[in-house]
Order: sequence, then structure tokens, then C-alpha cells
Amino acid sequence: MIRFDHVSKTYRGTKRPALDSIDLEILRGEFVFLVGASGSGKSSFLRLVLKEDRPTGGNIHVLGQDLNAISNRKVPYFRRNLGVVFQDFRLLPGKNVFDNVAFTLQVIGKSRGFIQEAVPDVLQMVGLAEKANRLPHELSGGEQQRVAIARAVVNKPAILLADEPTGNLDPSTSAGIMTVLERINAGGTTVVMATHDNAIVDHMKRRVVELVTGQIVRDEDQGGYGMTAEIALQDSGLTAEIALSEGLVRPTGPAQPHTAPVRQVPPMPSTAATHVVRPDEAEPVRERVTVPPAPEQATDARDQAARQQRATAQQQAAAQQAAALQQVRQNRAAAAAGPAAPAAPSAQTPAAQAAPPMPPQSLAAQPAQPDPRDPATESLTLAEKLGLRAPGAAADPANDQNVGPTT
Ligand SMILES: Nc1ncnc2c1ncn2[C@@H]1O[C@H](COP(=O)(O)OP(=O)(O)OP(=O)(O)O)[C@@H](O)[C@H]1O
Repeated sequence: MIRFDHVSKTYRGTKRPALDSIDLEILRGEFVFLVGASGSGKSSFLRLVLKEDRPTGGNIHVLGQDLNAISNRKVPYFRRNLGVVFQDFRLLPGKNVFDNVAFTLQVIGKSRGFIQEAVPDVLQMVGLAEKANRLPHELSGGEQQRVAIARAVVNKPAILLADEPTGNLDPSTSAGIMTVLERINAGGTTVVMATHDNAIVDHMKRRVVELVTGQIVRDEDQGGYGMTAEIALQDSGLTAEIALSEGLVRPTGPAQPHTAPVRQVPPMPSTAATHVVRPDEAEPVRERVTVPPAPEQATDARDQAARQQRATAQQQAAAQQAAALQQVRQNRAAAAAGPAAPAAPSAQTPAAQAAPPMPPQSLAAQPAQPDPRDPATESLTLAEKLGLRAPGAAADPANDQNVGPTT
């Protein structure tokens, strides 16, 4: 469904790659959390999947297509298979809920009849059937995000990419959003979600892929948020090499075959739920959701072997990770206290002992660098970013489509 082979991305004017030889395979029906400190490469990963950007090395396949082989002209058609949700909702302020969702379908030329049927269906699924006539500013943040999700999935994409969809929401509203995303995933849509929300990741127990300075340092079934993801890179000087050498994470090899079963979850109530649905609480979904055919199949045997391998490695790594993290924190505290208070030796982890303490000066070595964004991408309209219209293509004056730039 999504396959990265040795994929690297180095932005113009930067030396360090944002993504550094990534190998990863995500199969149909999976729900994958992408975690990692700020600047670790999560959004870059999502942008590459969306073909919003080009890798500087390696190959990406999405839905069986080699992204290098898709011409710019065909990108909007490719993107119709993908839904995207952002932290900041990106709704059209002058359009009501119904029209915000219908917008996607209008742009790709769906009939009025189809729209009249599909939009209420999807609004029902996200629990907003009663609010179809509201304007975005008349909705709560969680409701606005559900409109954005409805818009992203109304065309029944095979893949939903979500970049910190709960980033602006309180915990209980976030839980409601996750219920919606689980429901969408249960309908067969593969969900890849970049997040800093440790509570959600820990609670949902889904596959977790962790990035440190552009490298995958952890790929774990039913994983938790993890420890390295809690440490802001700018604050720690942590790199993938340090994380690996200190045993904070276990090394990962090339992409492993992996299959996640598609689960069924209950229908959404008309108000946001404050409870994240767990697999063992699942009931059949009522909404009409298209399950796209699997472009590739992993065998049960391969899947089991991969899961077994991960489970064993996770158990072995767990104790080591805890000890190593404690050592890193001790080292940082000691370094912050200055030379009069050297780091206390610890018998817990040899690797952690061998590693140099991380002084606060290292923070300056990796400042947050909001490097200039690619002007070509920045100038895209919302319709173009959603992949609904080819970049530069004429907007339909009958519809309010010529919006954006949106960032
Ligand atoms: N268009 C760009 N031009 C130059 N550098 C960029 C660009 N986009 C991202 N970067 C850099 O690439 C690295 C990875 O950024 P990315 O946005 O992928 O990280 P992230 O994990 O999504 O961070 P956050 O959690 O803060 O959103 C960072 O060092 C960032 O400054």
C-alpha cells in the first residue's frame, strides 16, 4: 500500500537530511502512528506519500504506483485515492459544513445526486448530521476537525494521512476524533497519523513508527509513544545514533511484511465521544464504506514471523530502554549542573555509560530551523493541495474553489 525503499529527503539549502534512507512498508488496513520529536521528519514523510514533494533518493510506491513515474499532470488523479487531514482544519470559512464537504466532490466533478447522498452519509459518520448548515466559526474545534475529516474521506480514499489532527484539541475532544479515525480505518482505509499525542498513542496500542533525525529507530506493533519522542531534539541533542547507541530504541532493518486486521467499530453518536474505541469493544460499523481491493497480500506465515520477531525484540528492549533513558536524564541533569557536579556513574547500562553526557550547549547545535519552504508548494491553492485540481488549472467560477494558499 505504501512502501519506502531507502528513501531520503534533503531540502534545498540544508545539509542534514530530513529523511535518511527510510525503509518502511505499510499494508492495507493498517493504522500507523508516526511519532518523533519536532523536526524528526514526520511531515516530510507524509508529504512524500502525498507526492507533494520529491525524495532526493530512493523509491516510493503508493497503491502499487511508483511515485517517480507519475507525471505532474497525473498527480491530482493519484491524490484522489488519498485523504489528508491537518492540525489546523483548513475549512472554507464562508461555506457551511455541508458545502465544505461537498466542495471536494464538486471539484472532481461528481453529480449533484451523488453529492446529496454522499455528504449526509459522511456527516452522519463523523457525528455532524445535525450541523450541516452551520458555518465553521459556529463549531467547536473538535467539530471543525470532524468536518475536515469528513471532507478528507467523503471520496472514500484508500489512504488517510493525518498530520497532528488532534494537535489543537483538548484530550476528550481528541478522543472523539480518534474514534472517528478508528471507524474510518475499520472500513478498510489505511490511516497514517503523525502525532505528538502520547496519551492517544499509548491508549490505542497500534503500530508505532518512530523517527529520530530522519531515521526510523522503532517500528513496533501495538506500541506506545516511546521515550525518545518525548525529548525535543532541540533540547537534547539526541540523534538517531545516540538513541540507538544508548539503547533508547532498538535498531530496525528493512521494511518487514506486516498485516493488520481490519476491525469493526461502533457507529458514531451525534456528539463527540470522549472515549477511544478499543478493538475488544468493537461492533459492526453501519456506515457505507468502500473497502478497496488489496493491491498486495502478505502471507499469514510471514506476518506471524514478523510479529513474533517484533514481540521478542520489544521485550528484550523494554528493560534496556528504561535504564538507558534514566541514564540520559542523569547525564543531562549533571551536565546542566556544571563541572562541579559531574554525571554520576551508573551500573545500569554500559552503552549509556559510554555515551557522552549531553550538555545544554548541544541545544544550540540543533536549533529549530524553519527553513524556507518550497515556494512552489506554498503557492498551491487548497484544491490543489487536496489533489482535487491540477496545479495551475482553471477554477470553476461557479464554485468558490480558488482558495488558498492555505499555509
Ligand atoms: N520545505 C523545507 N525546506 C527546508 N527544510 C525543511 C522543509 N520542511 C521541513 N524542513 C526541515 O526538515 C526537518 C524535518 O521537518 P518535518 O517538518 O518533516 O518534521 P516533523 O517531525 O514533522 O516536525 P513537527 O513535529 O515539528 O511537525 C526539519 O529539520 C525541518 O526544519
